[in-house]
Amino acid sequence: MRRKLAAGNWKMNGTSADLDQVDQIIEAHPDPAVDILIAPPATLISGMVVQAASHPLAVAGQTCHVAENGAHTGDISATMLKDAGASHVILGHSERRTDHEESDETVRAQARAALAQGLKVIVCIGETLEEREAANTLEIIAGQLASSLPDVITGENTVIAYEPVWAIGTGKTPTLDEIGDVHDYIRSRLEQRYGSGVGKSIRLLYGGSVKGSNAAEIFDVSNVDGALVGGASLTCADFSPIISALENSIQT
Ligand SMILES: O=C(CO)COP(=O)(O)O
Repeated sequence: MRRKLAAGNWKMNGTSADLDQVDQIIEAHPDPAVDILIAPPATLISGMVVQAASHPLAVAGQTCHVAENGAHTGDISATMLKDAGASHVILGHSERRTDHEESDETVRAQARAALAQGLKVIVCIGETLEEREAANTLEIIAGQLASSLPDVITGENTVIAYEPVWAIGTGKTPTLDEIGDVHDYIRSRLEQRYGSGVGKSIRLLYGGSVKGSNAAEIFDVSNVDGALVGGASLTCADFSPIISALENSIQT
């Protein structure tokens, strides 16, 4: 049985004043029935780790360099994330792929670097609007899965987030059937490549305009094991109802 995961990606948002939101989340969910994770900007990782020291809330980086250290001004390595107390790192987010021209091959190298440091990876994939309109979604997903993932992964150390690029921050989401089709497809590709045991154990998150009002129906979709939430993860008022919806989804 895959444990559900509510993950928040703060992107380039948040200063130390916003750590108060994490206190509120911890207070609202003292003994969560699902995993909770927040990926704050790198400047807040160690503060958030200290804050969540006696709570299962996991803290993640938002990217990492492929190298362990070196002359890469402005970058952060998996070793540094680990040292700061992060347990996970998000890789291949479409904003990284666009803003920093990260390719599938880069994402795979980053994943190898992160896994080598004992970090767990959340690898993001997803089609653009043009690709969906051209009915190429599954082909794009297959290509990204094939090229972004290392050859050796487990359900313990890897999570996949399906984030249609056109659904990120737009208020638009695919239909529930469309989400289900892609998640079922990802599951079948993973089983094919890694074998049924590993393939079935990898958690699949949906991301893109998830909010309190649509979370429950999305969490009902087959092979959706949680969400990667952007804007609605920034405050406890918005994120807590999503966490609760995920907790409720395992009771129904
Ligand atoms: O990109 C996302 C999470 O990584 C989704 O962002 P929004 O929830 O703001 O659409």
